[in-house]
Amino acid sequence: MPAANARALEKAKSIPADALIFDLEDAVAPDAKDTAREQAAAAAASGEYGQREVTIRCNGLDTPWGEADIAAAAAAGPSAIVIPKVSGLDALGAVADRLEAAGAPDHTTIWAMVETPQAIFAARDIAGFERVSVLVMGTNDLAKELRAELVPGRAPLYPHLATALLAAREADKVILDGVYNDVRDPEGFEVEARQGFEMGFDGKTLVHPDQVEPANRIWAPSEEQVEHARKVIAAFEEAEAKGRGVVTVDGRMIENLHVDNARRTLATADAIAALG
Ligand SMILES: CC(C)(COP(=O)(O)OP(=O)(O)OC[C@H]1O[C@@H](n2cnc3c(N)ncnc32)[C@H](O)[C@@H]1OP(=O)(O)O)[C@@H](O)C(=O)NCCC(=O)NCCSC(=O)C[C@H](O)C(=O)O
Ligand SMILES: [Mg+2]
Repeated sequence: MPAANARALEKAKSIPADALIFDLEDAVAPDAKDTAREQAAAAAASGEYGQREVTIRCNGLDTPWGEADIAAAAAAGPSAIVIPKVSGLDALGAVADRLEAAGAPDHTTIWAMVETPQAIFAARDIAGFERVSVLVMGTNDLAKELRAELVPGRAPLYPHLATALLAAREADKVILDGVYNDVRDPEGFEVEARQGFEMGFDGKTLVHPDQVEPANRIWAPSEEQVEHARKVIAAFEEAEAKGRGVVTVDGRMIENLHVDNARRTLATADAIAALG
């Protein structure tokens, strides 16, 4: 949400999102950058956002605002600072140096936006950078850079989404899908969010409160999925006790890798339940 928008910062305290990004970059006009920085830092330091992870998206270090943004964000100590248009290791090193120099707490990680051709080619380096905890797809900028169209199904972006996913999984990092711009098109949002879920993204970045409920629903395991996961684990454990490594549940083959998936489903459901 634009950090210049005090109403949105207030409203975020009651939005059931897992994480919040207070934006200082593209959603904030040049004249409002200073106000946005002050409001974002105050909000991040306020402790008023409950269990939501609070992050601040800073302007790049190649802009007139980047240095001041990172210094203010580091002092506020959010969960992460989000860095737009990351090009590779040099850019991340420069940000990490500033965070250290400003005395940012260790818990403040970097969320790296993957939204340029350079970032796609450097995806493995970016995902492997120690302080990076999350990759965030910037599909608007990526489409702009590629001169691609943002079309239903996202065929022009699909290979690049998949490349970034591979890099995130190799490095065991979280990766979030890009935003859906048409805030008055719930059906289109649902289709795109489901595509991101099926591809393996860990979540989706959102631009409007109305997008939160469908995203939470799509990423949360359903009751049937939780029930099935329990069944898979129980059946496999029973089979293992009899010295077997494979079993069928509802006619489908189950091996230990499926049990890993089932355990992840239960862990996700437990984590959601713990949010209350
Ligand atoms: C897209 C919007 C400009 C639409 O605004 P608006 O028409 O005013 O929305 P509504 O009237 O439907 O709003 C209803 C209420 O919800 C609040 N609201 C709206 N959006 C947000 C939000 N993002 N966070 C919190 N609260 C929000 C309104 O204040 C209304 O509240 P109330 O007064 O109680 O009725 C607007 O939604 C918006 O600005 N969205 C975020 C834009 C943004 O942050 N852009 C940057 C991120 S996108 C990105 O990063 C792209 C990436 O880099 C890439 O390259 O792809
Ligand atoms: Mg962008």
